[in-house]
Amino acid sequence: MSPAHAIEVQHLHKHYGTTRAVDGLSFSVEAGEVFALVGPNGAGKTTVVEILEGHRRRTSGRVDVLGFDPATGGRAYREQIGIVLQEAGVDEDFSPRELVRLYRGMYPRQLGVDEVIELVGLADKADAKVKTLSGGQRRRLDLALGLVGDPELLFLDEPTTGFDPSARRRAWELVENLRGLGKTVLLTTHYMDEAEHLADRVAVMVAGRLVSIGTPAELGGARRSSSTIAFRLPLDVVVSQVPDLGAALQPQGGDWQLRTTEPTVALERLLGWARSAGVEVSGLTVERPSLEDVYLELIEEAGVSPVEAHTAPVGT
Ligand SMILES: Nc1ncnc2c1ncn2[C@@H]1O[C@H](COP(=O)(O)OP(=O)(O)OP(=O)(O)O)[C@@H](O)[C@H]1O
Repeated sequence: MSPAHAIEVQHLHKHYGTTRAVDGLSFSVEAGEVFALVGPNGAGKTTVVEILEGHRRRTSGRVDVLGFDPATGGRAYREQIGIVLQEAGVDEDFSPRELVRLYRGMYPRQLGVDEVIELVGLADKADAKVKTLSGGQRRRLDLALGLVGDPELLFLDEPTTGFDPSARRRAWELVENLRGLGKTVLLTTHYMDEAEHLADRVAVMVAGRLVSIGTPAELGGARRSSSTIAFRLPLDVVVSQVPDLGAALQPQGGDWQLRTTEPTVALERLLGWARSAGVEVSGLTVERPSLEDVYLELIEEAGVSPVEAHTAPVGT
């Protein structure tokens, strides 16, 4: 019997003294869903994930993961989940094949050693000592160790931090493969393009609370964030000649740019004016807000400056 939700969290609190690291969090994750938890440093993501993994005790609230309370689920629970930490810390004198075999012995349900090594793209390093692997190859080994027990639910903590672009793409393909296998994935990441690419839904956490949750498109749509319109005009055109496009214009030489929540209106006015005035508009582009734009807007509203967002802890 599988539970309706893979993860269900209700009114979760975790306090460290006067610090409310998690401050009344409620959300659920469907079975088979890839779910991303994002937020600035110190938002409480690790605390939530560790409570879900059964590695940290909650102060209060209800948590159900795969039908278990992680705090009391013990070994039976841990056998159902896979955990991929940022730094797993394995014995460097072993090879990936040896380590995968070793970890595999701890689980009742298992994937094949070669199958896992193949899945993470480590076949050509399977027998090399871990100390000779690159950073990206080590992360793939971490992933292999999280997968070998054939978990229903996989926790991925910043899975591509420090990866080069092609390794990132491969890691993304791997997560997509896991989705194809029907696994549930809870992912934390600081890369909004990663959340946008991989996640069915994204939860944005700031200072222990959820400030938004939804599909990447829903987060963008709900915000009415600004699109950016860019175009080129002949060098002799000055601002006073251009009609009101409903937003401030920022010309730089012949390059013009504006940000607006009503791109259609601005485009109609711009092109209508250009046609009647006989002015050539070239290099026209309209960019919708990325998840990163929406994220920065959300956390700024929640009181974190965009500069702090990636680098400094949130005050309590
Ligand atoms: N063991 C602890 N004792 C006291 N305070 C803690 C402890 N662990 C975390 N905190 C505090 O709880 C808050 C949330 O921390 P947490 O590590 O969960 O954030 P995070 O969102 O994972 O951050 P990051 O993106 O930097 O990993 C922070 O204010 C942190 O200082």
